[in-house]
Amino acid sequence: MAESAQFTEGDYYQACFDSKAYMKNFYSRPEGHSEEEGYLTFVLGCLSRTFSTGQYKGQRLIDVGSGPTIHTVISACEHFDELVLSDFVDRNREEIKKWIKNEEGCFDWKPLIDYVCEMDGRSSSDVEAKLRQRVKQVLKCDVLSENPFHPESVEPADCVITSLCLEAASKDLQTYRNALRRVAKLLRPGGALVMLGVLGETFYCIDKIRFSCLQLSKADVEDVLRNLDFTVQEFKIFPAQDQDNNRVSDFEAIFYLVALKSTKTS
Ligand SMILES: C[S@@+](CC[C@H](N)C(=O)[O-])C[C@H]1O[C@@H](n2cnc3c(N)ncnc32)[C@H](O)[C@@H]1O
Repeated sequence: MAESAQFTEGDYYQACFDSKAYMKNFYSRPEGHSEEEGYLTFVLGCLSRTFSTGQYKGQRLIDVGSGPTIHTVISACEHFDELVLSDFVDRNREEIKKWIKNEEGCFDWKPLIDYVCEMDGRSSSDVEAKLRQRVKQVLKCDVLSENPFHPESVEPADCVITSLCLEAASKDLQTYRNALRRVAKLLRPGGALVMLGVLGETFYCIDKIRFSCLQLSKADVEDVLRNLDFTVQEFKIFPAQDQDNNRVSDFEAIFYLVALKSTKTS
């Protein structure tokens, strides 16, 4: 694989990541992007099933690399008092804050919230209010830095979610290992990691702007988790439905996993 000097990193994200176009293209409807049919309903369904068990709950949940999005915490928000969202790009964090304050021009998450609430058997207006009330912080985050939330520090969380971030941030497998090790440190011993990612992907696009992605296999992800002493509870794979007609990315499959941090590590 071309492990390139041109892998798109922080400065490129800060300059080129179009938050509004990203939400419009990928999150306007529960089905997601028309060229990635089925991906988003798979993800929302997995999150709904995981959190509706009631097994994963606690004081604090951290989402690492949220982008401008809140969809990963719709099902979870019922079960945690405090949600911390985060991203590298200033504009992304501003979009989330705008939505929390319900400011004019903020993105409309209602179609996705309605869809999830239908699955979860909850009222969408209650969930929307709860989400806005429970997101307590939207932090600058850099998974390539030893303390990702520097200069802030956050108490260890009961659950950490990360979606499509680590493979976008990591130019090679060693960088990915280190990033996941830092994410693991944000969890309390015994806490749950919920991770969504792509297998075999080398790029994704927002409109015409291209972003790099570390090409991962299922074995790579399992190996990194094993070395960090996680116990994988579930590992689901959703294969790309129509790879030949997908011009916005080249993923072979999406994965969704839940893994528990060892109770013996800190
Ligand atoms: C493909 S988007 C995923 C956004 C969202 N989590 C989702 O599931 O749609 C990748 C995100 O990773 C963020 N990112 C890239 N490099 C990062 C880094 N070093 N630390 C933290 N986030 C980073 C980008 O700003 C972007 O929001």
